[in-house]
Amino acid sequence: MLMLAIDHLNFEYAGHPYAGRPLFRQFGLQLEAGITWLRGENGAGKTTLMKLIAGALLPHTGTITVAGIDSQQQPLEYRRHIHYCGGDTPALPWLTVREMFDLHVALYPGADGAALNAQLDAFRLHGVLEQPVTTLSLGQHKKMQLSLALALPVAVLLIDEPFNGLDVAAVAYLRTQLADPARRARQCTVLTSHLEPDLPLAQTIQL
Ligand SMILES: Nc1ncnc2c1ncn2[C@@H]1O[C@H](COP(=O)(O)OP(=O)(O)OP(=O)(O)O)[C@@H](O)[C@H]1O
Repeated sequence: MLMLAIDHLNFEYAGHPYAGRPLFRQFGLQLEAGITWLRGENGAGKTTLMKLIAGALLPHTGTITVAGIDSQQQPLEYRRHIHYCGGDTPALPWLTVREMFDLHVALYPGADGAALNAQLDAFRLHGVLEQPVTTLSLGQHKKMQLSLALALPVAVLLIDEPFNGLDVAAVAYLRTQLADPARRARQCTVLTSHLEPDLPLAQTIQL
């Protein structure tokens, strides 16, 4: 089943014509359930494409739909079906980890506190729940983001460099979670990585 469709996407950052051409010109992509590896050299546009799909950046022209919902015509409904796990500072940096989790469970229909708790256990995050998110170490921050990413019931999950900054145990756990056949059947997971991910891939996209 088609889960994500991009048609005739045009995008460039204001004032940044890339050698006279936009970063994305008449770009198209169709993704089904399973894992997609988005690859390309530094600066190729991987993070930009993820942010466009996430609704964090707006296409100049073109359409992006998830489960048939258009990102620009139904922006709020669209965002409920998608989650972007990137390296940015959180929008509300004063929140504690627990408040960040509560906020996301409230935002996403069908989000399950028990599923999130299971991720917290697996990533051993209970000790940092009352800390402001800005006080977390790099790896703890990544684990907080991944707990949300793995627990939220979204159709499309976008993860920028999923394995960066994680300890060995967390890498092994994340690999099992992403490779889970039930997840691959119900979710379209797009991840960037400079190294070939040791995961069952449905598709590889080269930018
Ligand atoms: N906010 C911005 N304003 C202007 N240019 C930007 C902005 N963000 C990114 N760019 C430029 O857009 C291009 C694509 O950046 P992007 O971060 O999407 O690349 P990437 O493929 O994710 O790279 P990397 O592998 O280094 O993470 C780069 O040339 C970058 O300099």
